[in-house]
Amino acid sequence: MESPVRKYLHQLFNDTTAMDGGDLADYIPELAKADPEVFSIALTTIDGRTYSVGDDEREFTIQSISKPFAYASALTDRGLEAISAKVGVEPTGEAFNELSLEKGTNRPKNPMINAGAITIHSMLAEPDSSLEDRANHTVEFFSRLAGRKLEMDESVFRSELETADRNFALAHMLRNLGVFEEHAHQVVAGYVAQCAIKVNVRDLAVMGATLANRGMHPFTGERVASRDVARQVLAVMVSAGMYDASGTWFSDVGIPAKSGVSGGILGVLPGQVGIGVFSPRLDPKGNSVRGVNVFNKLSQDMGLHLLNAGIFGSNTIRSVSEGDDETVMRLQGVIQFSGAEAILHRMASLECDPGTMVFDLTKVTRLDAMARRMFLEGLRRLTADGHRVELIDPDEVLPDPDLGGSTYPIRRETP
Ligand SMILES: NC(=O)CC[C@H](N)C(=O)O
Repeated sequence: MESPVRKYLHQLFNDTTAMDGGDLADYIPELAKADPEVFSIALTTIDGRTYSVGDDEREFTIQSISKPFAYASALTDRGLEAISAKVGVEPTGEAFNELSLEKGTNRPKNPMINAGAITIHSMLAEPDSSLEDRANHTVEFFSRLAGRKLEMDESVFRSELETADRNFALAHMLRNLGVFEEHAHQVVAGYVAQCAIKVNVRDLAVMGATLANRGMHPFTGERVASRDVARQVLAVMVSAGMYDASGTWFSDVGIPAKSGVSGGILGVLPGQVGIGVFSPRLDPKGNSVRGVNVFNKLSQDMGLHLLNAGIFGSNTIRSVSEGDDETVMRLQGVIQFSGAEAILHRMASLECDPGTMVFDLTKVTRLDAMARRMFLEGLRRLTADGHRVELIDPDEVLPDPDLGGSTYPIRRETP
């Protein structure tokens, strides 16, 4: 059977291929030599399955899509506090190569613009690292995210370095303002090397899936970044990943994303998928024309907008049967705050003479920490009111249900 996902991606690919608007980036001479027709799409689930179409083995330089991953690396090595002291998390509404600094502190406004990314690069690896150390550290971290050994494109690196006047200017200003102390040329050279790491569209999807999977690699199983780091990176992708088009992007597409001037776009849908698209012709904001179209369509057709949140409230109660001897409440699904609130509300409405109250968790997938606290509090109150509380929990989604004072609900085997 042809996978419906692959079939859908083929359809999307065919519908988008006709779009030939936009221009190649030419401020880096080597990028102007790219084949404008190349086009590829890849999607990796957090279970580690990749679907791809088009020229999915074709490598291109990662460019600005390196920024969220370098941010993840710096956060991992130095911690959020040290990084936040140097680089903020506010969108700029300005182009990626502006010197957008926060008034008062002089912090670059976020790590997705060049000023922020150059500063982040200065904080990679150990303090006082050499240019080579920082560059190697970056390739190594990106390779762990991709699950394969990545390399740098020497000719794009040299081509950009020769024409990197604007990035040198930014770095000198940043150093002059005391944002970092490292040698400005060395930091820019390292940053340009970071941007010249080669990936294909499948790598992007896999790297994205690692962030979607809260930092755990979907096939190597390695924890590459912590949950907190993955969340922080995605938060900044939401507010600043698509430069000055970030607001429109989030309202239309609703997928945390990052684009680069070589024509790639990375998208990450937390808990679901990583997506990579590559097509080199860019719109005036510097985002791939076909890439933007693919993401718009994917979001609409597959309902991937982050704010298409599921309903987490009363549907956590599957059924309630009130008998003469006992009341059974069957719960289901993933229970979070609003689901637990609905359960407590229903418990309160069951006020009756002390009797047996059975809670069947057989169909519950997970209770998060808040829901667990609330649910246990509800059970504690029922017990205090003189009810006999029983729990059916074959998969132990509620381990150690201590109601305080070493009181536990009575375990009942699955009926
Ligand atoms: N938007 C981008 O992809 C920019 C990256 C590029 N290396 C630069 O600094 O100009």
